[in-house]
Amino acid sequence: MLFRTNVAKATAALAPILCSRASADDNNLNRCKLYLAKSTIPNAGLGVFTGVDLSFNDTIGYGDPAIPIVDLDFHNAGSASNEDYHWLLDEYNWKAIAAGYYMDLEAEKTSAHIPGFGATPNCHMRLKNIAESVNTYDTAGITRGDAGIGAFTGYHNRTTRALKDIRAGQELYVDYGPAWFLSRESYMGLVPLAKNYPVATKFLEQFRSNDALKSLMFTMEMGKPMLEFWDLIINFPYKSRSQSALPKNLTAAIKAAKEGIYESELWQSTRSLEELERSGKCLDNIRYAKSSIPSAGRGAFAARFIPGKLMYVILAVYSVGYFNSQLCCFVKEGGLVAPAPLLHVPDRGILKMFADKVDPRTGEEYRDISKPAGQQLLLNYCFGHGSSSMLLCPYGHETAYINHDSRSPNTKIIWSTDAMYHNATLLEQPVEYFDNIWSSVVGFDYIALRDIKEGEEITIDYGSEWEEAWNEHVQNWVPPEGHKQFVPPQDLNADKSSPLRTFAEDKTMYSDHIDLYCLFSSESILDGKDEWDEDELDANDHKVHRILERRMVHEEGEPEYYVYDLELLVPIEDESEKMAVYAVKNVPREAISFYYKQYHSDMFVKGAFRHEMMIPNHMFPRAWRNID
Ligand SMILES: C[S@@+](CC[C@H](N)C(=O)[O-])C[C@H]1O[C@@H](n2cnc3c(N)ncnc32)[C@H](O)[C@@H]1O
Repeated sequence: MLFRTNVAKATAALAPILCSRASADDNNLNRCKLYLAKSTIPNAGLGVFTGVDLSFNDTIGYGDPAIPIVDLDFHNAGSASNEDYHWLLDEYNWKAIAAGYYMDLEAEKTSAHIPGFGATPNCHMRLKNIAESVNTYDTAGITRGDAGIGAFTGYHNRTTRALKDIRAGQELYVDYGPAWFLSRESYMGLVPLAKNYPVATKFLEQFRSNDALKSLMFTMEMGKPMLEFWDLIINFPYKSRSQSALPKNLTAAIKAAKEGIYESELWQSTRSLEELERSGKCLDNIRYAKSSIPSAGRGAFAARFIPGKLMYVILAVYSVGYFNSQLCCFVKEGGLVAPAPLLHVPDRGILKMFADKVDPRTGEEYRDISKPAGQQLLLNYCFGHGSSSMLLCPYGHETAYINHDSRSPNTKIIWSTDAMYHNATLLEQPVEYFDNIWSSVVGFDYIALRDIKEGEEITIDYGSEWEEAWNEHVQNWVPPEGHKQFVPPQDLNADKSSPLRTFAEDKTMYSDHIDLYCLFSSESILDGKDEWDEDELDANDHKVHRILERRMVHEEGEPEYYVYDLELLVPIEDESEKMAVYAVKNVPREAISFYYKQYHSDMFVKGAFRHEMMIPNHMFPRAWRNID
């Protein structure tokens, strides 16, 4: 009797757990479409795989942010590429121009940290099957009067599309461009470039057409002599990129000889869905949108139900005498919200920024290191700890969007248990050890603290230190002068119907923060052309010096529109710093865009909030505590 009552009680206690598992399963019918798993390229670490069939031009994932990093060499008085300071992000970052929306205008020298598709997929020149678009820019409705301005990146919505039909299970590859591999030959070896594949194909064709070899190949397929022969070819001491493009083993070589290198490589770059389910990590559980938290900008939201703590229950009921019965249950951590490989920055001082001053006595420019003038925006996207110089910057898909909530967070970070992107032994090494590591070696998992419904905002607790700093920032926030009248360039760009002000009407040409640009080709300038025509829409931008005139155009049966006479600033050949003024007539509004002047975008707003997210004390390694 007692036994039965206890079982009944235990079952009642379990009911909510079992129910939540059942509903989790129901919702999980909406299954993962994108995985992080071991790359099929030998020694390439992690790779990204599609969990569903994709058609040409399908969108993959939900769009990446881009975080500008400005004048890093200047602020560190050295060169990252010469390894004057340890900057692992160089291996993963993009030139600002690739981020789009004129990020290269942000500063003298800008690069872009693009977590997600900007950092996780590998490159395969032959099998490249995805490409990223460029970012758009806006501040999710946060204005210059808001304490949140400049504390998050405005660059977002960098979407990834399929370049061809892609089968479920295939690894996704982007094109880093040949320069990336050529400059890394010393440690990456001879990675094949696009032009090496036709050479390798030709070699295989000849191989196949040679009767003796053909019969050897097809009769002895896996036989020892053939294995040794292929080994000899692959390991031939005269190395070349074309040799590297050849199949690495005999099975693949036979397949390539029969079906072509492309098909054989495609086959080798595919993992089964069962394997991805078992050993991969789902990348598309979260997607970004405007945050529900005031001043926070954008946030990450659950794209599907994510279960909380998973409980594997073993009911062991036994009795000793009359009263002893026991329920044992094994609790597993919450469901995975997202994996996040980390980029280590052993010296956080690298993110400090210093003013560029001019010595009044000598007239020479110098870097004022008496005190930092600010910190890179990237700091807000990295994790740290008060007693360490180490920063860790995640590059998972959409994880950069996860905001802070200390009262009721639904997610937390843990050190990943997956050796694929987390080498736990490195938590015992001192910070200096990381100075010589040039790839991502540690990683977090973001895991659910409770069941998370589809559409719920994902939050973690950034720590009390962060929260105190944020509250203090909000209390002391003084909005920049003129913020109420300030119209940001993206709003000016969106409004194509209002007439633009001429120089006579507005001597500031909109504001001290904004520059105007006009599409007009350099060839037209060299030809001395002074009338704008539609072909110029495909041309490059030139800075507008002044808008001289505005005229309304009436064309029969068409809506009225304005055209403008402009002065453009064009570089003088062989005089890099100097510009000439060049006049162009009849420019339509669609050819004119507004962008922030250098060092005037939102992230440069004076006093913009900067603070890293904090790694909880209990998980921060003792060996990394190098600051008192
Ligand atoms: C890792 S980013 C999170 C994504 C960011 N919201 C965005 O739009 O890109 C961290 C920054 O988000 C903002 N943020 C996060 N949680 C916040 C909160 N609870 N209140 C205000 N701002 C928050 C702060 O600017 C913080 O430095």
